[in-house]
Amino acid sequence: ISVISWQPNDQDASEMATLPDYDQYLGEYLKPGDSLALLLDYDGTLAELTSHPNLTQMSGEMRQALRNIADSGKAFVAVISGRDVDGVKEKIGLENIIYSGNHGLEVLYPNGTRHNQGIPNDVAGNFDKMIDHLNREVVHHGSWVENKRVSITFHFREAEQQYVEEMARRAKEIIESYGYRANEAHASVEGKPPVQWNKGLAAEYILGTSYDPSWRQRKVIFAGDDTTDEDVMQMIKGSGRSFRVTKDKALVTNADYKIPSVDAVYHLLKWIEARIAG
Ligand SMILES: O=P(O)(O)OC[C@H]1O[C@H](O[C@H]2O[C@H](CO)[C@@H](O)[C@H](O)[C@H]2O)[C@H](O)[C@@H](O)[C@@H]1O
Repeated sequence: ISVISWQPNDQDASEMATLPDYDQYLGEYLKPGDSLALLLDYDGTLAELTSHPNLTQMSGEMRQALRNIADSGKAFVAVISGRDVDGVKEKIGLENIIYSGNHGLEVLYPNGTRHNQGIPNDVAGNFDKMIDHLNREVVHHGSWVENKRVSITFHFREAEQQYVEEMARRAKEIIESYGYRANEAHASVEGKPPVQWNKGLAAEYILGTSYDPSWRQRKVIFAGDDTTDEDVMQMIKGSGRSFRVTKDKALVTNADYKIPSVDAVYHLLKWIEARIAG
C-alpha cells in the first residue's frame, strides 16, 4: 500500500474544498454494502483538541454519524483512547460500541463487562509516588497531571512557554525513574506502565475476541491523530486501511493516508455510513 499524503491547497482557505477523496482512498477496498470493523481514536480525531480535556466535545453531527454506523448492523465500532475508559464513554455517550481506555489497558463492552490488562504490583505501587513527585517538581506555571488510575498525562498545553521544554524533559525523567514509560504526545507527556501492551495490541485483542478471529480477512478502518495511534496503524498495515489526522506534510506515519482535520474524519464517517448502506 502506498502512502498518499493529503495535499493541502494553500490558496484555498476553505477546508470543505480540500476534503480528502474517500472514493479514491477506499473505493476499491470497501464495496457498497460491505460490513467492516471501524476503530477510532477520540481526542483530535472525533473531537477537536481543546485547552483542557474537560472542554472537549464531540459534535452532534459526529455523534449521529457514529450512531448510524454502529446501529447499521453492518459495522463493529470500537473507540480506543488514552483517556480512562469511563471518561471516554461519557464523552461519546453511545451504548452500542466497545470502549477502550488508558491506551488499550482497559476495555468496556456494551453489556458492561470489562477487561483490564494486568499491571505488576511493584509498578502499580509506584503510581502515587510518581504523581506526588511530578506535582512537587514539574507542576508549575500552568502545567498539571491527569491521574487516570493506571496511567498519567502530564499536560503543558497551557503552561508558560519559557518553562515547557525543561518541564517536559524533567517530567519524562521522573516518569521513567518510577519504572513507567514516557512518550511525548500533543502538548503532553504520557506516562504508561511498562507492560507489553499498546493501542495496537488492544485493537488486535478486541478484533480477535469480539469481532471475528479471522478479522484479517475482513475490512478494518482506523483513524487517529497521535503517536500512540501509530501502533494500531502498524498492526493493521496491509490488511486494513488507516488514516492519520495531521496537517503536517512531513510527518512520517504508518498510516495509509493523512487527512487534515476532525472535519475530514466526520466526512470519512459519512462516506462509510453511505457505503455500507449499499
Ligand atoms: O487517545 P486519545 O483519545 O487521543 O487521548 C489522548 C489524550 O487526550 C487528552 O489529552 C489531549 O487532548 C486534550 C483535550 O483536547 C488536550 O488539552 C491535551 O493537550 C491533549 O494531550 C487526554 O487528556 C489524555 O488523557 C489522553 O491520553
